[in-house]
Amino acid sequence: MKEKIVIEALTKAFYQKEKIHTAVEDITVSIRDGEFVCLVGPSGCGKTTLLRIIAGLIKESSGSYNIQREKKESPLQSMVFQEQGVIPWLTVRENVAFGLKMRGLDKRIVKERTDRFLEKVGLTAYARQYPKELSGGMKQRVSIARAFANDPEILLMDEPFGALDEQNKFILQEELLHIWAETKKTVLFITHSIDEALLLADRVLLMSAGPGSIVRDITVDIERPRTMEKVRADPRAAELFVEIWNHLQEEVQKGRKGNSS
Ligand SMILES: Nc1ncnc2c1ncn2[C@@H]1O[C@H](COP(=O)(O)OP(=O)(O)OP(=O)(O)O)[C@@H](O)[C@H]1O
Repeated sequence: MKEKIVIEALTKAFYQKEKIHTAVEDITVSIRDGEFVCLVGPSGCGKTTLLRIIAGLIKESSGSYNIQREKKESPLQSMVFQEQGVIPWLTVRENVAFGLKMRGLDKRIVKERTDRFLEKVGLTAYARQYPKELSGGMKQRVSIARAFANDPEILLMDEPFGALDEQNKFILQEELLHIWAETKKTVLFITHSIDEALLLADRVLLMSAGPGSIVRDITVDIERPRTMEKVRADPRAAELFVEIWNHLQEEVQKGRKGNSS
């Protein structure tokens, strides 16, 4: 499968008063077209920084990244955040259609795509409601529908289910897996949850304590389609859990020592 995102020697340093703080350091990795990749690492190791660089929201200090473009008319990337991803004064339908309208697409196409993704996330009946009338899980569904409806080259997700209760999280994770399997999008997804990474990912990139670099590239060789019950019962998942957990613990300890010195 061809490469979709190629990151080479990417480094980001923030300048704070007279101090320089390196958030991510020398990251080199390639992500293939259609792959679902989870970034896992200790708090503050630079996951969001890396995602924001690839989203074009902040500029790298050195190194480079490239997103392979296939369709001239599609946006390069869409991002889904943990919260505040919806526009409060627009209805559910208008939120999902927002990016498509901004691109000046034909009304018929906007309607067809908006309807399709509203249906996929189970929000057709709520299309005329405003975000304040929705639960947290429903708002995240709106963000996910909008991101996929935009038909971007890649999807960037920063702990999109981090603020949800367990029940809602499981439902949305499985919905996301269905949409991903249908659309074959390339996804880069940040999570703190090893269970979430094992349910969703083809690969887990494990980051070191800050400055963050990629210390392990782990293939999640668990059969698809996956459900939480199947993954939980899979002995391979248990092995991978322990492997990731041990590395994460090591990195957290290193980070603590680094912070106290
Ligand atoms: N705009 C900024 N200016 C200065 N420092 C920043 C800025 N953004 C992030 N940092 C610093 O860079 C480091 C990495 O932050 P980042 O948010 O990328 O980590 P993270 O791995 O996503 O953290 P978490 O898992 O807790 O969300 C942190 O030490 C943070 O304080």
